[in-house]
Amino acid sequence: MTQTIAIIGAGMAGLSAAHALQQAGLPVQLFDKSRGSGGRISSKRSEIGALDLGAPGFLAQDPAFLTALADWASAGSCAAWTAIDGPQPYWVGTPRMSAISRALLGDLPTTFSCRISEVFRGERHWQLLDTAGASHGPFSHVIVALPAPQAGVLLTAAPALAARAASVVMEPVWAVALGFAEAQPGAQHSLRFDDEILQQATHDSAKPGRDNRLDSWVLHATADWTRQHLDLPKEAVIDRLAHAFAERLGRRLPPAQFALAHRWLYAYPARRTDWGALGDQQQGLFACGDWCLDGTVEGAWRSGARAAQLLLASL
Ligand SMILES: Cc1cc2nc3c(=O)[nH]c(=O)nc-3n(C[C@H](O)[C@H](O)[C@H](O)COP(=O)(O)OP(=O)(O)OC[C@H]3O[C@@H](n4cnc5c(N)ncnc54)[C@H](O)[C@@H]3O)c2cc1C
Ligand SMILES: NC(=O)C1=CN([C@@H]2O[C@H](COP(=O)(O)OP(=O)(O)OC[C@H]3O[C@@H](n4cnc5c(N)ncnc54)[C@H](OP(=O)(O)O)[C@@H]3O)[C@@H](O)[C@H]2O)CC=C1
Repeated sequence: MTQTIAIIGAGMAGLSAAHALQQAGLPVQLFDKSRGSGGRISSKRSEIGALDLGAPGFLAQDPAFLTALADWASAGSCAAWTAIDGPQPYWVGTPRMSAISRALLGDLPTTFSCRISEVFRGERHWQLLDTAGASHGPFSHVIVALPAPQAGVLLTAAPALAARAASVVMEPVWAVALGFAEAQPGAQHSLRFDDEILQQATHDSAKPGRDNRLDSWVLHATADWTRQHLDLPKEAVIDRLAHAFAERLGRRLPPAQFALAHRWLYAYPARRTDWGALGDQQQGLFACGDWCLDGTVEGAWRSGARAAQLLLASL
């Protein structure tokens, strides 16, 4: 019998799986360690407005994902950022990236601020334990939708799945948000660099639907530089990236009125895979996430949908 299905992680992959299972009429319960949904497409609330410190936007080509995007766009939760040139539209959440996750979340039952530390199977059902010592369950199935290194430790009941997750290397990225009193003249809205320190700079406050108090930019360091500076104090990271940004623009920047740094230990997988999602169908334990495909927002959504498909096929 199918009881409630536990989904650990309310990022794009977990939400996509939850949505697909709910559509199929199955009860789900999501858990996430943070205060809201989105994971790497969440947005940081700050005194100058919401800031997209993770994925600044994304491309889409999968027909099913494009259909979902069209629905979210008609509900006002995302839009193509038309100021960005390219052969395909560049999608962003509106009025912030996390709005896409909110659109997917809908009324799905979710327990936030709950970090799951153990997933174990009794005679017939699954139970979860969280870091506060509370137990959750029983569940008929569990989907683990976390970055690979965090997923691995929750997959020990299925050693083959745990080994796959453990084989994935995920790259770290330092992100820095800067807020200026005035717009930076002449800078394009999205800049990519072939550089040792800076990977990209995005004009966050210029995205559609933003209402930030300052002209804000989000800078992403390269994975190599981040790895070498993982424990640098945040103030020093801000200084180094702001300085690199000014150098790449070829001019002195006015003093930032606002700055914050955020470290992503697991920003994206070093290599793409074609796993789709992983499943131990007999036990009812599944894993999904961007690392099961190409390390993108679209890949995470497709991986979650694939995990739901594997689970449904096992019933
Ligand atoms: C700096 C940066 C730049 C990026 N740029 C792009 C880009 O340009 N284009 C693109 O397509 N993609 C980009 N990405 C990648 C994209 O954001 C991810 O591929 C996608 O969002 C991953 O979704 P996910 O659901 O697999 O994982 P996540 O979003 O990481 O979701 C996992 C969720 O699990 C929760 N969690 C973790 N551990 C636990 C636990 N023990 N218990 C409960 N909850 C837990 C987390 O809070 C999180 O909400 C970027 C990412 C970063 C960080
Ligand atoms: N992969 C990594 O290396 C890594 C992942 N992390 C996960 O990434 C996100 C973001 O982390 P953060 O520390 O910014 O989490 P928050 O809890 O601050 O924000 C997440 C969403 O929660 C909502 N939110 C924000 N502030 C509040 C609040 N005061 N009260 C209620 N809700 C809040 C907000 O969602 P909405 O915009 O309202 O929809 C945020 O988007 C997170 O999943 C981490 O677990 C972190 C570090 C490294």
